[in-house]
Amino acid sequence: TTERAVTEIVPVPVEAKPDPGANFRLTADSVIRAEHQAQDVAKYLGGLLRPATGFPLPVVERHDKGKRGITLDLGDAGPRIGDEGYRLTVAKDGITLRANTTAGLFGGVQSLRQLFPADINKTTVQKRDWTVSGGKVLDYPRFKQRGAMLDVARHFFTPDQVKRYIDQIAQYKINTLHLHLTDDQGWRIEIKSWPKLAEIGGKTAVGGDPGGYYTQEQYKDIVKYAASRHITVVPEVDMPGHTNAAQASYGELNCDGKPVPPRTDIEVGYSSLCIAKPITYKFVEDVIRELAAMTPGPYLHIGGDEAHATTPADYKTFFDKVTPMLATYDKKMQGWHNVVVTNPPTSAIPQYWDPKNSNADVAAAAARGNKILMSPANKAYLDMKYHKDSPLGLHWAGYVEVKDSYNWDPATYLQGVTEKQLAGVEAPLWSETIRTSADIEFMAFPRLPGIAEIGWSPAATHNWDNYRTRLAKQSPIWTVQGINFYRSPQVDWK
Ligand SMILES: CC1=[NH+][C@H]2[C@@H](O1)O[C@H](CO)[C@@H](O)[C@@H]2O
Repeated sequence: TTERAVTEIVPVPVEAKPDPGANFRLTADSVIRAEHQAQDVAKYLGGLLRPATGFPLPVVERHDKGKRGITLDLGDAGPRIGDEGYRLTVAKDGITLRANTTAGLFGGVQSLRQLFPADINKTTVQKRDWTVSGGKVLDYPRFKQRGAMLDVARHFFTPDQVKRYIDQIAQYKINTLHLHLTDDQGWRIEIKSWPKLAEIGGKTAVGGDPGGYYTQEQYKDIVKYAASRHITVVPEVDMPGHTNAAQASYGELNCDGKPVPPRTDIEVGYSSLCIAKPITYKFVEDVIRELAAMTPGPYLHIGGDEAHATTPADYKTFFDKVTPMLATYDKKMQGWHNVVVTNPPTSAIPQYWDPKNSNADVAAAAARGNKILMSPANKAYLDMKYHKDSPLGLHWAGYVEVKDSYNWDPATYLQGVTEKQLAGVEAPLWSETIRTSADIEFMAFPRLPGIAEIGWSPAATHNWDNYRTRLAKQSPIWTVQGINFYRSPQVDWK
């Protein structure tokens, strides 16, 4: 038998029919067959399979009917498949993956790689059989937006650490990476018209840990890498609160004209841009203009959370001036759900984070046509401790074990917000207590795959007993990949 059958893929597919009699053996003379537009996915697939097999796995033209192997077909996958779905057939005489887009092919490759033994993830040649589980899969996502957020402000993570996380979340068909670039404790993105933001605002981190920031070149490289994994970056500059790093960098951004001291503690809600000063809006527009210019994705996230040091009237004044700036630079707005009081355009996506499951303002925004992105802290926050003795994380929203994080439905979580009014789901990882890739992995695995399944798989498939068995079978992959996952007692790990 094989390690994982087509019915055991995470996220679980819409339709999967195993056929053990149809297992496929990849061999030294297997090829990857792809038409021109699918070459990038074919090369990516080859890159995944060559190290552990040692097979050449040449990428050949579509019409080259010669040798057996893996065929990637683009187009004619049918309307059900949409623009992210795929059809996968593993048979004795070959593997065929068909999708309407390269994003669909890429998602199908993530499913296919789970049908290989976990050893396929090794980086040195393994002398063994490479048998792929036989069967048929038809699959497509429930929600359009399936995200992971990384807070690079409280603690800074290098481009390589971000790319490692990108590769890990791509395995579970996550298609959005929200980078929380600025906060009280750090400004992490170079803005050429305001150089001290990164130079001074990027100096430190929570607890006095080393700071850092992305040059515009490094940021563009991260965006490009994410795009190669079919992941869109949504950058966040959090305003008008959570702005101490900016206000420590430029005195003129403070109402009294004096820079504030840098902050390395983890308090929230004490900072606010100076709403009355015109220079505040020059600053905001310069930041939005430069960020928009290096962000190909359609959204910029403007924050808007915990503006306790901004009066409600000033909060509205701020957004009245700033929201139109996004449209000026051809971007749509994302913001923490607090922004709904400013009546943003219906193209704006409020991100729900409060652990309460009723919020009339958010339901009203949904009724006006805003699509809500669901990140309730007591379900989707990956920085919540698993239990009271967890070494990392916070617990203001409670303790969130693997089952808590899986057992909820975004379509029924918030009163007055139904499935059609959702943009999707996102799992934020705030980094007050997170410093290394191992820390990221301990909090994100195994909960991130659960959020990814909630975002991708049909609601009807949602079942903890079934999921926990499939989750257990993912762990050999994580072990080979060196992912430092939390061995929750709720799962019988393999
Ligand atoms: C949207 C939001 N604002 C707060 C809140 O979530 O909790 C996070 C920690 O869980 C914290 O880091 C963040 O600044």
